Amino acid sequence: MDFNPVKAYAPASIGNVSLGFDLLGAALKPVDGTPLGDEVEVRQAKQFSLSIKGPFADKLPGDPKDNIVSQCYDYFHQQLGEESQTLPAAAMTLYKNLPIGSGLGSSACSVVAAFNGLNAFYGKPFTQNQLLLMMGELEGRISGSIHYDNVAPCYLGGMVLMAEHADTVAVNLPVFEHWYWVTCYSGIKVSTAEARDILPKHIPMADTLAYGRQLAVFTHALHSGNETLAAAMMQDVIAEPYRKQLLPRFDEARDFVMQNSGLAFGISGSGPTVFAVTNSKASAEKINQWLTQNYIQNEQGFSHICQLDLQGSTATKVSS
Ligand SMILES: Nc1ncnc2c1ncn2[C@@H]1O[C@H](COP(=O)(O)OP(=O)(O)OP(=O)(O)O)[C@@H](O)[C@H]1O
Ligand SMILES: N[C@@H](CCO)C(=O)O
Repeated sequence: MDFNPVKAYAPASIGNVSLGFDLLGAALKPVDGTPLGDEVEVRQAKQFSLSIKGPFADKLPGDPKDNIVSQCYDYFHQQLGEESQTLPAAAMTLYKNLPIGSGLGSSACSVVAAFNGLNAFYGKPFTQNQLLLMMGELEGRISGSIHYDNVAPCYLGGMVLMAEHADTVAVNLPVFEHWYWVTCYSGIKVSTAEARDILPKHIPMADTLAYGRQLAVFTHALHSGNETLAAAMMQDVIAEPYRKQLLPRFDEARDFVMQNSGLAFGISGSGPTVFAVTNSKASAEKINQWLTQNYIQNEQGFSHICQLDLQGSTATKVSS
């Protein structure tokens, strides 16, 4: 039996979105149409192989076995159990378009594109929820703990709240589609595992109460369409106070954003990428220009005016 080749795309995402440490994430799409995400191609083959291409291919481990995409392939077949014996192997190609350790959910992009591509290639043996659990497991192997706030929005699209309940790993929230999310990667690398290590193991009572209030009120504000209330809740009391010391010019960037019609400003995932939210195109352009000139530190950095990617990961058949 022949299996059609498939190409999957998975978009960059903002983990935490400031107010929802490990529990909230959002998928991104630059307004100028630039693809900001990884792609994985899956083709029938006699035996498994992985080739790695794209601008950030040379920043990944030299041996493809150490690439998270190879581990996704092994895990996918393990989860298939005996059925795996009846299926052909696959040759996979990863197009690594996102920088590593950027805070844009780079490893999550590879994981989501790999699983979504494999599932489409093999005729969808797994449900959306089963795939999400598998994605969380593999993302956890890299970052040191299972958290879904990159893989879930990357796979499902839009703004996603983690439920982590039985057959509901994550739920989509309503969004303000007219919001702009200016997203700037400074070009330096911050390891997610290290950025988690610097956080305290216990959170003071006052911050715990603030975290719960903000997440609940933000969710209510999205459902009731109250933009001002939603934006007012976008404060990070858990990670930003500890992580911002890793990010040169962070406070200066926040001041500029908030003085130029910004609704919110924060760290994307574990950084160094930052994001600014605004509902004005003119403000988005001004902020984008400032961040490009002042927050980027080397030639690897970039800044994009984005909106939310409501589609999430796609998998389409390609010609053989
Ligand atoms: N396909 C892959 N994409 C990204 N990282 C990979 C991949 N395969 C293996 N790795 C390794 O996984 C680790 C990823 O580290 P880390 O979690 O800090 O980065 P990240 O996922 O890019 O972070 P972020 O979520 O902040 O974008 C690196 O050591 C990297 O070499
Ligand atoms: N929620 C995770 C996202 C990592 O990209 C963290 O902040 O550590």
